[in-house]
Amino acid sequence: MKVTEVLLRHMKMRMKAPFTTSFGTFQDKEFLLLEAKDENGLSGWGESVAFHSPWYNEETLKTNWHMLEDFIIPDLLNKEIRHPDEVSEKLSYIRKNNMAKSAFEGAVWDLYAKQQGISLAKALGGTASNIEVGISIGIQDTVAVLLKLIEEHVNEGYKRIKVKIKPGWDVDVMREIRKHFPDVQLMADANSAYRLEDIELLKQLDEFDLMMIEQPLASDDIIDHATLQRELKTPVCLDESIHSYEDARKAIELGSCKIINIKIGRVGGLTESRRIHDLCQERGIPVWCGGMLESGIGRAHNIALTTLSNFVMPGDTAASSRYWEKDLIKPEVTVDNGMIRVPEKAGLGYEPDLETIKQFTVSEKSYS
Ligand SMILES: O=C(O)CCC(=O)C1=CC=C[C@@H](O)[C@@H]1C(=O)O
Ligand SMILES: [Mg+2]
Repeated sequence: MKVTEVLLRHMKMRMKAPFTTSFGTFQDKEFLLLEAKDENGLSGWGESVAFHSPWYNEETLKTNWHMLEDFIIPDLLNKEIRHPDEVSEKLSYIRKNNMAKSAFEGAVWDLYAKQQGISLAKALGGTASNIEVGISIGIQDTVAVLLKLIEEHVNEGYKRIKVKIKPGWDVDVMREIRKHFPDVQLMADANSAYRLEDIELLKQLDEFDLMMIEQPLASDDIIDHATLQRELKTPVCLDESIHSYEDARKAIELGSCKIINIKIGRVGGLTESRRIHDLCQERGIPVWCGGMLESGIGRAHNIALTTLSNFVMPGDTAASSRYWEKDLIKPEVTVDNGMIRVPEKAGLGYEPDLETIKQFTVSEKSYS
């Protein structure tokens, strides 16, 4: 196949509520959409999950635009691509910049699946027809507000609750949650807010029977996490530390975690996500799909990936309506009793809603 035109769109969408983590709060989500067209006018869609500011990792919307415009698009436009797996191979000379690579690669995967007339899930080798999902709740002003939100989401049927923690908003908060929701599948995400010296505090979390603690220590660490995992009963899950198959292999060999959160953008695309998935399956490490507050396009990619057989824990991919007044796809992603039905139509299985996309487009540029 050949991509003969690429459309890059800078999007800005307001979330229904601000999202707060250990590193800050935001409500306006700015991101890139990438549409890749082939010679027959078919379009594949990808989303860059890089945020406006470099607080989750070093990538931003602008660095992604630069990488795409100056390297990735010129490298791949009008070139023969035999299979989407070739995209990451061809881009492997570019160090990191995984979210930028992933935006292009995701669009090529969607295009490929459409050309084959099969769903993206099937193109990836996924088999599940329904996937279990959980919800991720940011840091709130008060514990009472948090408890109320948890109650709402438990009543909606979400299969697990993830809450963000940071120093000063951790052990006491988890204790309160457990008191009110003794049986809910519960986990905490620290987004690297702690250091190994906090080990005694982190050990106190063992008391709450958490499914896992996500990324407690530095975003570039796998050594201290191994030390911590040896001391904790609670499984450690790595998010920010894993950018590739090789990172995953090393973390598993060191014993740095017992679970891995796979985010497609963070690891450079669906091909690398599947390689990490397969490795984890071989090594007995369960995985789940992390969210980046995506629009429907990125959400659809997450859903397809989650159909692979070692995605045995509920992911972060909640319903469109949890984030947006109006999402960019038709139909929107809906969650029924904590489950998403995987679409069977070709490609992503959701139609990009061009009118709504236009409404939230700040600027766009075409490359051909
Ligand atoms: O609902 C989602 O899409 C997941 C939200 C979420 O937990 C995260 C989004 C973005 C950055 C992080 O704070 C984070 C995570 O670390 O998993
Ligand atoms: Mg995380």
